[in-house]
Order: sequence, then C-alpha cells, then structure tokens
Amino acid sequence: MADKMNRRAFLGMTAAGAAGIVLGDLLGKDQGAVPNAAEMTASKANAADETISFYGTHQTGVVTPAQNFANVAAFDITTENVQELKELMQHWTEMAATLMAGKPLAAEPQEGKFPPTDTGEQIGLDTGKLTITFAVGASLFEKEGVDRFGLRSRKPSGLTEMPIFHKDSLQDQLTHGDILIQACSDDPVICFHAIRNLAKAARGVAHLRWQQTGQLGVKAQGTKRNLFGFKDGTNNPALTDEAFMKNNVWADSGDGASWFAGGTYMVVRRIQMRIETWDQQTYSDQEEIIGRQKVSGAPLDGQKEMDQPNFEGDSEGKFTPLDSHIRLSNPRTGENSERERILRRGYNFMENLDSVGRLNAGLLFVCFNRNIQTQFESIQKRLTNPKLPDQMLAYTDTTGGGYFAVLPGVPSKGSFLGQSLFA
Ligand SMILES: C=CC1=C(C)c2cc3[nH]c(cc4nc(cc5[nH]c(cc1n2)c(C)c5CCC(=O)O)C(CCC(=O)O)=C4C)c(C)c3C=C
Ligand SMILES: [Fe+2]
Repeated sequence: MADKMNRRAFLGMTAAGAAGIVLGDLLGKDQGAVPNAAEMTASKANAADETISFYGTHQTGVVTPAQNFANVAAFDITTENVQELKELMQHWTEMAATLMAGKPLAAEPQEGKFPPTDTGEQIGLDTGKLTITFAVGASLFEKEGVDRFGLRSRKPSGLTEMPIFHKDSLQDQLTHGDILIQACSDDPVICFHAIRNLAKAARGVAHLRWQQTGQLGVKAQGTKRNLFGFKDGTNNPALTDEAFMKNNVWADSGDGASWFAGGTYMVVRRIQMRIETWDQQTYSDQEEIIGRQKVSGAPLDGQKEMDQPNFEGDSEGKFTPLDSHIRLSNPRTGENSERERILRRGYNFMENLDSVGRLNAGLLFVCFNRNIQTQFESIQKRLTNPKLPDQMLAYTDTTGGGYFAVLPGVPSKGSFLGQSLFA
C-alpha cells in the first residue's frame, strides 16, 4: 500500500509540475491569505492566486469585490437532531477555511474502502479569491409551526419567508431553503467544487434544494453590465465605505437577535429576463425603462456615469420617467433615501432554453441589508406598486430566491459558523 501511495503522490507532483505549480500549493501551503473581506480593498484583490482568509468579524462575500463567478446553493436540513446540525456547521466551518486557503480537503490521497474526501477537480487551480458565505432561512427556526431544533426563539425578528410580490412567478423548487451557501471565485470550477464538496459532506443531514450559477464579464473595464446591456452597480455604495456598511449592512446586537451581531440579511431573487421582448425595444425606450444612458451609464439628464440625476428639477419625469427603474428604486426624496440604500451584489445567469423555447437567462439579484423590511422591501414595494409599477416589470419574471440571515463571521480557528446561534 505504501508503494501505491508514493506512486500516487509522485503522479500528483508530476501533474502539479506540468501545471506550473509546486506540490506545496496542492498540499496545503497558504498562498498568502489576505485579511477577511471587511478589510479587503479592490486593489488588494488583483493577483490571480491570492486567497482570502475565512476568519474575521464578518463573513466574506458581502463587501468582497465581486469575483467573476458565483454558485448559490440552498439546502434543506433532513435531520431532526440539533446536535447533527451543529456538527454539520462545525464540519462546514473547517471545510470552508480549508477551501478558501486553497488546500485540499484531505492532506493525502486515501486508500481503502472509502470514496475520496476531496473530489479533486480543483487540483492545480488557483482559488480565484474564493469566498464561501453561509446564511440561514426562516424555516431553520420554524417550519409548518414546528420548532424543529429548539431555535424558534432565536430567529432574527426581520427574517421571514420571502413573500410573493406583485407579478412574482416563484417556483417551489427554486425558492427558500433552510441554509444558503454562496461560493464566489474568479474560476467557475472552484465555485462548483466548493458547493459539490460541501453538499457531499452533508449527506444524511442536509440535501441540495436548489442551485444557481452566475457570472460577470471577465475582463470588463469599470462597472459590469447586465443582460439588458446596461451598466449595473453604478450607484451602489463603495465597498470601502465603512460608515455605510455599519449603518446599512451589518447587523448589530439590536437588529433582530443579539447572536446575529456581525451578520446581515441577504435577499436573493432569481429574475428571468424576457430577453427576446427586450431586444425588440428601441434604444431610447430601453434607456427610458432603466432611466440611464445605455453606453455611458450616465443619468438621462447627465453626461458622465457618476453624475447624479436631478429628479427635483424634473418633477414630471420629462428627462427621467417617473416609472423608470432607477427613479422608483431611489427617488432621492427625503431622509428615507439614505436609510433605504442596500448593497447589491448580483450575477448574470445564462442557461439552456426554458420550457417554451425562450432564452433562460437573467439576473441573480443578490443584496445585503441590515433591515429587510425598511430597506429591500421598501424599494421592492415601490417597484411592484400596481398603481405605478417599474416599467422593467414587463420584461422580467421572478422565479425563485429567498430571504436569508448571513451568519456572523468566525473570528478564529476553533470557533465555528453559527456558534453564537447554538450557544
Ligand atoms: C428591489 C431591488 C431591486 C431589484 C429587484 C432590481 C432588479 C434589477 N435591476 C436591474 C438593473 C439596474 N438596476 C439599477 C439600479 C438599481 N436597482 C436597484 C434595486 C433593484 N433592482 C437600486 C436600489 C438601484 C440603484 C438606484 C439608484 O440609486 O440610482 C441600474 C442602474 C445602474 C446602477 O446604479 O446600478 C440598472 C441597470 C435589473 C436588470 C434588474 C432585474 C432583472
Ligand atoms: Fe436594479
């Protein structure tokens, strides 16, 4: 057996050499982890082989500059035993720290009767700044009136099941879930590998409910574009704006549950776009629907992308229609405007044709906020108000998603995800 293992290790080394990396990278050498996302700046996130540390006050994947690819996966917990759930969180904690560090899940190839611990498709690849973010849904705390794990009293008060908004076409197999994991990386194989191995390790305790991949333009200059062809993210808050994150994103001990301090609420909406219909609209109609210029991203009454529109001086909507997407999303009136602001971190998705032969493509809308009701829902209710709906609603179908509470960060090795929840 020893001979066989040595031969395998040797083959691994040869393959690694061919890929231009050393075996240390495969077997656990830390590739220069940078601090956790909260301290991470866009400039630090450039080197392809950089890894992001799993540990910190907050989880990564929220204020981390968006990597090019994402896999978002929702799980249902199948056990009724809270100890098994806790052990899964402990196991996932170790796995996530290992995966983000670019290390294999098992230090050596294993022999014997067991399948390999690590499925292996990531061997030789950089982590692509992998982040793995864990969140919990309202159904973990209570499902069909049952306090499944004795956690009902610990549910953050703002965490509900995502309601059905006007014109939603939610499909059960794409919606909700007890636990959500978001894996983001500059390499799609790395995202897949993370979700696949986390799901594999959960067998018997949790199973995949739904999964959605997403991507952004890989080498885009500046703000990335959505599949309507518009820059998406222009008026998003700067990731380095710590005051904004403190006020509008990170929960503190008064935000729904004391254990939740350092977490944030995550809203996911799988929004299929009616691409074929959109593509029949004129250039200026498209701009009026969004409320921005298509190529530059500038407001309709402005010149440059970062110019602010003047809605006050355009009360009738001659420049920016009253039912355009940006005007309803952020009317820029009163003190609520700043309080409502959310951090958006969405991805485009492009799949096969849907059941009636249309392109099955759209936006995996993801946002983070400290209070779903006064931030996301406040915006969403304006966009879906039947009296003056967002014009864009005629070109989208929301088919899935959910509301989730992103767990506080894991401060250091030895602690685990959700420790304060189970305490
Ligand atoms: C409820 C929240 C939002 C949903 C759902 C949503 C869906 C959605 N958005 C676009 C495209 C764009 N959105 C833009 C701006 C924007 N969108 C929201 C909120 C939701 N969008 C906000 C709060 C804002 C910012 C408004 C502002 O402060 O000016 C833009 C403009 C560029 C930008 O600032 O990002 C585009 C384009 C699509 C395609 C979509 C669903 C498919
Ligand atoms: Fe939007």
